[in-house]
Amino acid sequence: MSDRKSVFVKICGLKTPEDVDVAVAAGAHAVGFVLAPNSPRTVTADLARELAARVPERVLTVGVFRGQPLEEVRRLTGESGVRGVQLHGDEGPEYYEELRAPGRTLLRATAEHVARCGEYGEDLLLIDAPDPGSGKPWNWGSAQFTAPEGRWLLAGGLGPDNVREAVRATGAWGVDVSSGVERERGVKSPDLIRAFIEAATQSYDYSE
Ligand SMILES: O=C(O)c1ccccc1NCC(=O)[C@H](O)[C@H](O)COP(=O)(O)O
Repeated sequence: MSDRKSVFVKICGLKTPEDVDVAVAAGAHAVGFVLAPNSPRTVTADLARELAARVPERVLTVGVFRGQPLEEVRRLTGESGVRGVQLHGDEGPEYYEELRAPGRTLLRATAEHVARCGEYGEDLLLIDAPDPGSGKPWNWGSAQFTAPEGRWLLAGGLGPDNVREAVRATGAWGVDVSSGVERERGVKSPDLIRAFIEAATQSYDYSE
């Protein structure tokens, strides 16, 4: 039996103070702000800074990037004040090395389903669908998927109704969600955020 009390839960794509407050109050371990362009969830560095400032120290704030130049990621990370950097591009280990800084958590998102934790120097691995933030699930339940050892987050098409089953099936250390807690694309639902966190954190039942 695992000695974990709960899975790590990250709520991604937050854009309003109300949604940040709901996620934090409901027990999220991390909140994500999309600093990649051209998404219905994209926020400016100024807005991300405002949102991140509401978040207590115990909750990790994460900037989400996709295929952006290193200087842009550095600048937006600095301007927004987020403590975590999540990369969805095809950056190599050198890129992670360049971004490493004291107190910063690096997350590597990949749709490669044979990935190993820490392979690129990241602190957390995120195994996601090929189209991040689309709400489309991938076949995490199939025999072809072998879960990595260590701290990794499962993402892609999760929601309050399937997160518990997904964690049990994969043994994921944590989960990440965006579309599954929205009432329409890019617009979060406080009720779904609460329901997701409740379901995710009940994924391990010690009486079994
Ligand atoms: O959310 C976006 O629009 C986005 C844009 C560019 C890079 C990443 C993006 N999202 C990443 C996430 O929200 C999560 O890491 C994850 O993919 C959740 O996806 P889902 O719950 O399936 O929407």
